[in-house]
Amino acid sequence: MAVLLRTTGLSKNFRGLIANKDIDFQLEAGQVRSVIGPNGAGKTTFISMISGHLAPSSGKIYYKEQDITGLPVRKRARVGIARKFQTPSVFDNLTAYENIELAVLGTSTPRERRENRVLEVLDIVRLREQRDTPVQFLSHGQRQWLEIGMLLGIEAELLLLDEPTAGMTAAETAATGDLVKSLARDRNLSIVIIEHDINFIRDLQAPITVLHLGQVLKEGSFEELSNDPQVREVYLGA
Ligand SMILES: Nc1ncnc2c1ncn2[C@@H]1O[C@H](COP(=O)(O)OP(=O)(O)OP(=O)(O)O)[C@@H](O)[C@H]1O
Repeated sequence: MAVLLRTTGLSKNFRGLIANKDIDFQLEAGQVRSVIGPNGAGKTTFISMISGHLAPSSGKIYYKEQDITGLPVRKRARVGIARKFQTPSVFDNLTAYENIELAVLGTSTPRERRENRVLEVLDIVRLREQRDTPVQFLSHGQRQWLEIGMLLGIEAELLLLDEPTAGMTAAETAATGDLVKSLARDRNLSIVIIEHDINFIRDLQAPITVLHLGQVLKEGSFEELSNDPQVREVYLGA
């Protein structure tokens, strides 16, 4: 499989504090990767450098083997990298349809195909029934899915999701796991997902990168890592 995203020696210091140190990371097209680690491990910092919201202190970021280290956020979105923050940034007084339509309007989708594309995205994120519902009346989980839909609407290929299941019910969390898996499997999208919910991570069955003190402590499957003494010590509290 083709390597989509690669970082080499990625580091970030905040006035002497080492938030990320020498992170070598690689993700293939159609792959999901969970990034876990204790509070302050550097997960958000890492994602922020990939999305372009933070400039690295040193190191490189390659997307489809192009050096994008210095590319601003907007241009990264144009090459296919999009990020979902913890708080959904959807438009409350617009309907689910109108929100997705706004995302699709920013792409080169021809006018006559726009409606179909919006409906397709609403289907993918399971919000077709809510198409005419103003977003303020959607549940917390539905708002999160709508924002994932916005990323699909702008034709993102690499989705960076920061704690997408925070505040969700158990049923919403399970549905989010199914959605993430299907986006990778059926649409060849690549997804980096930061999560604290260890049951969600287990059920996702994706390779995991464990960050600790800004560095990659280990990478592996849930089964491998949950039996790893170092990981258990720093993260699982065993
Ligand atoms: N803008 C900033 N200025 C100064 N220090 C920062 C900044 N952003 C993050 N840090 C520090 O960098 C370290 C890594 O933070 P980061 O938010 O990346 O960790 P995290 O793993 O995402 O944590 P959490 O799970 O709590 O969200 C922390 O010590 C944090 O206090």
